[in-house]
Amino acid sequence: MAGAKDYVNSQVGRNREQIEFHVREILKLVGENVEREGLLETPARVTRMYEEIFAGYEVDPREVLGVTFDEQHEELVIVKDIVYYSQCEHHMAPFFGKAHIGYIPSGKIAGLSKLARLVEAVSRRLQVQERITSQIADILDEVLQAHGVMVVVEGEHLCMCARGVKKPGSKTVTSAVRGQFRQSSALRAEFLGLIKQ
Ligand SMILES: Nc1nc2c(ncn2[C@@H]2O[C@H](COP(=O)(O)OP(=O)(O)OP(=O)(O)O)[C@@H](O)[C@H]2O)c(=O)[nH]1
Ligand SMILES: [Zn+2]
Repeated sequence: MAGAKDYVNSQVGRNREQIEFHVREILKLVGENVEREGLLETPARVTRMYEEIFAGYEVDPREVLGVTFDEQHEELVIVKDIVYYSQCEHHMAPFFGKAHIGYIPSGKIAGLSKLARLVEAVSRRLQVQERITSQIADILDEVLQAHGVMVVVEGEHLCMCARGVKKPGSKTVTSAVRGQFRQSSALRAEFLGLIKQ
């Protein structure tokens, strides 16, 4: 059984007692018996889960790209199929999928893992898919001063599958382009071709 020691020094960890209290209250309000065995640990489990799925609040996404390298590779760099999990800010329901990032460096390259860390930092919080997409593009553009950035994010939203309009399998695709990608349809086509391979 997990205890307070499992928490890191996060907003959720610091507020764990209050979060557990409110989860327990919600369970009561939806008609559950919070004393039954299966639910005894649920408020603590939910709180620990929140610490993971809201871990992005602990990170400044710009700082994730703090380490860069000087390199004269002024050609397309792509990291694709970066899996992300996020929470829709309208329903607090999960949405998840893959992010594909491409950029053309202008003398500064990012460590490849830092691109995945950037995706984690912006997705592990309450979000909409459009904002995840544009935040990744804007932060890369700003920190790397790249010649161009293109980001495509694919997502499946449980708020559209499990409830509401109930359309499981529907996919949302969002894109953001900055710099040279705005001007060049050939560059956009190259990026799209490479992420489909
Ligand atoms: N644009 C956008 N919309 C989202 C995202 N995640 C969820 N939504 C939508 O947010 C909208 C919220 O609409 P509301 O009418 O306020 O809420 P609702 O009555 O629960 O809507 P329904 O889902 O249609 O039942 C819904 O259309 C969701 O599909 C997202 O990442 N981007
Ligand atoms: Zn939703």
